[in-house]
Amino acid sequence: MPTLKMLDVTKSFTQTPILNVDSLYLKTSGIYGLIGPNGAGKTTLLKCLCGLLFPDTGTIFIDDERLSLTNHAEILMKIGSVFAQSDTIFNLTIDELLETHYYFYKLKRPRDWHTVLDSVGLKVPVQTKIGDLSLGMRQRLLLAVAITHQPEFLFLDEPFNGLDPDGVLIVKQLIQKFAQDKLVIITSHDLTDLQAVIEHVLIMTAGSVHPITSVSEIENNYPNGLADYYQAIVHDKKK
Ligand SMILES: Nc1ncnc2c1ncn2[C@@H]1O[C@H](COP(=O)(O)OP(=O)(O)OP(=O)(O)O)[C@@H](O)[C@H]1O
Repeated sequence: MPTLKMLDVTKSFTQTPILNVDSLYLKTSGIYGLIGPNGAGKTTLLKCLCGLLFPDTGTIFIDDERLSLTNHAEILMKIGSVFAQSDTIFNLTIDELLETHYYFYKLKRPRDWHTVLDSVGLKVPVQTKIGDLSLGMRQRLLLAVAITHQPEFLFLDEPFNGLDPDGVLIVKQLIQKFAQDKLVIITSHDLTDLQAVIEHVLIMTAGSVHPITSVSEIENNYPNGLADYYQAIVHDKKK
C-alpha cells in the first residue's frame, strides 16, 4: 500500500515561508484532492513530494523511505506527475517525447505509440510538434506519458485545465482506472469536477495543510459539498 509522510517540512523562496507543514500522513491509497487559494503552496508541496524541489527543513517519506539526494532518482521511478506545462518541450515531437520517456524509465517500447495515445483519446500523428497541440491535447498527452511506467503515486497539478467536456471525462475515467491501489493527488480550482473524482480532501491555506477529510463526510455535512467546505475552511463561513 503506497504511503506518504511529511514531517516539519518548510520551504521558502524569499524570506516569506511558502510551505509550513507540521505533519501530513497519507496512509491509504485512493484519490486525494488538494485545494486552496492561489498561492497557498499546493504546487510547491507536490514538487517537494516528487523531489523536484527540496524542502529547507523537515523530512519526507515515500513508502517509509526517507527522500534524500542520494535516493531521489530511484524514488522518482515510483512517481508519475504532470505540472503546469513548460514550453521547453514544445519543440519536441510526440514521438521524441515518448522515446525519451521510455528510454529514461527503461521501458519496453511498444511497436507503435497508438495504444498510448488512444488511452487518452488522442488521434494525432506522432510527428506532430508538442507546441502545435492545443492545451487540452497536451494535458492528455502528458497524463498518458506520466502513467506509462505504472507509478505507485500520481501527482496532477490542474489536470482538467484547458480540457473540453469530452477531455474531462476521458481524464477522469483514466485517473479512476489508474487509481486502484495507487495514491493520486490532484490539485484543481474546479471543485465540481474534482468532487466527482476524489475520495479525500486536503485543504491548504498559507502553506499549511488542514486535517484530511473524506468526500462522503463533506457531502453529509455540507449541502453544496466541496464548495461549501472550501468556504467554511478558507473563509471561516458557516454551512
Ligand atoms: N520558484 C519560485 N520562486 C519564487 N517564488 C515561488 C517559486 N515557486 C512558487 N513561488 C511562490 O510560492 C507561492 C506558492 O506558489 P504555489 O505555486 O505553490 O501555489 P499554489 O497553491 O499552487 O497556487 P495556484 O493555485 O495559483 O496554482 C506563490 O506566492 C509563488 O509566487
